Amino acid sequence: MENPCACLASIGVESEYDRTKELKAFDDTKAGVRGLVEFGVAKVPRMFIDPNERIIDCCSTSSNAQKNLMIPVIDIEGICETGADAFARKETINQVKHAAETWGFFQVVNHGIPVEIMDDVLEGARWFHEQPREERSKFYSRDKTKKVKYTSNFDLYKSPVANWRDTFFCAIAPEPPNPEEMPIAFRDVLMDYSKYVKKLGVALFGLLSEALGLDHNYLCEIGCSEGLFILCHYYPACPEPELTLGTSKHSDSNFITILLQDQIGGLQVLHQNQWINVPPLHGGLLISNDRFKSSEHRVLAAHVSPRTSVASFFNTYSQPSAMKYGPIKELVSEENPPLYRETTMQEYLEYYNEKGLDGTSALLHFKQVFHETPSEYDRKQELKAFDDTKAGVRGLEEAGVTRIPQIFITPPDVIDKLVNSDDEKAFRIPVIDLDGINMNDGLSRRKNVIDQVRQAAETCGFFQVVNHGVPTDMLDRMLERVRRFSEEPKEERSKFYTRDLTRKVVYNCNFDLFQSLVANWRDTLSCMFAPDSVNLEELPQVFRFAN
Ligand SMILES: O=C(O)CCC(=O)C(=O)O
Ligand SMILES: [Fe+2]
Repeated sequence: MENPCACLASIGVESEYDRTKELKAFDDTKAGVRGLVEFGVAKVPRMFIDPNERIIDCCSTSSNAQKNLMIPVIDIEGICETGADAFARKETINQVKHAAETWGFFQVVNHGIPVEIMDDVLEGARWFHEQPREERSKFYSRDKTKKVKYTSNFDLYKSPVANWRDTFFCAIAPEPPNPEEMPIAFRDVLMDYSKYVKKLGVALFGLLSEALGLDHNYLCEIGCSEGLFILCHYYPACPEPELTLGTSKHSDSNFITILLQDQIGGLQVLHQNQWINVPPLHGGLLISNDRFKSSEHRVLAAHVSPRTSVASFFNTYSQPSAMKYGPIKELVSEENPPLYRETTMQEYLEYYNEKGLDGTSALLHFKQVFHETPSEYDRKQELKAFDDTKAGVRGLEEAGVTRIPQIFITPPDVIDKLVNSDDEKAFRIPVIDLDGINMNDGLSRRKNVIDQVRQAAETCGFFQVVNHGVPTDMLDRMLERVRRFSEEPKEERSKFYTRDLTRKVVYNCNFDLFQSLVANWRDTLSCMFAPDSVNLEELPQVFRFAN
């Protein structure tokens, strides 16, 4: 067998790096990340490295905050049995409500699944991934119709960075796979475990329904517990765990997940903008119109020993259905307007899978763009009407608008993220002095500047230059002219307003007005100067003369 690592040899040689080729070579091994480890890779291949993720920073979760913040643990012993004590039940439902509203993630104990069954399924999952590669690769597939399969990174070709993780997938409900499709040594224990998980899932949906103030059976009746698929993840020990993740930041695609993890640890939940470790136990999460959180979480790459987890996803998955899911009608009101639009499970999952785990929430895509009268709002029409004014955002200002039109409103999640970002503290944009780089005797100076540029480009991707040779008064004049143009009467500006990109001088508002999710509060004049420069007379008057 050819060493799979050989296919990944170009790593590090910047100009020769071909990501698609590397992904393909890796996928073709059909042996997963475990295969790389079996061959003794000492360095994490480039496809697994996320230059933007500050993993090391985030790993230092033993801060004060970590000590005070603990994932809620809820004891549900006997709560779901008939004849359970009504008071204790109410108490538990309150705990579930609080945990789901504040964390979206909680652990349950005394849930009725025998510990031996949990141990057996973890051991079975580990056995699957650790059997000889010839055996496990028989199951390797990306075929969406397969109920039983083994893959590494379901989103390998979609996501910006691959995870240090392999997965065995089994769709259990509504229709279980044929027993002969399953690995013999694992099949009984998996089916056994899934029966318990189903029962627990139904019980949790009951508690969650009541916690939302709905009838006990509500969530099950709308089909939330119909589909069940189980993912057995395996996180091989990683030689450089500070460079990659076991699972990228994401929120799950389904209604609730019951997660069983071994004792290695590494799972973290994003809570109040901090990564909080989830100590090994069991947990679940739920999506529901933001009333209950769908927490973002991730898994650090395992370092010394491999980690195994078994995630059971409840959804309506297998049969494409026209049934629409959206904010629960009983829970929306004038004060509590729907935050998401309706969608089918199929549309939602297609979007989720197509996007891959890229660090953003798939829910954003379904956020209701217009909160006030969603049924009457016609975004396309509003965009068109705005574009037809040919006066840009400045035109709105001139007309004295006091409320921002809906097309400019960013979904609250995005704004929150930007405001809460702590990146400013960590980064300072480098300032590079270009003085003297072209002098004949300036070789070492030049080399020094090149080093600074390289470092800035590698770490920040953004830098400022000073002593660059463009006179300061020219910069000032340029800014002043742009302002003058923008403040010309509407009739003057609109002569240049166009979306015809073959023109050399283009003035418009939002080049991507009809494509982007949200319009920006900005107008732009762009001029083409190379390879063929624009003619003077094509330029707006204010730019034609130097003085
Ligand atoms: O392995 C884990 O602990 C988490 C896996 C996970 O987040 C997922 O499958 O969605
Ligand atoms: Fe997850």
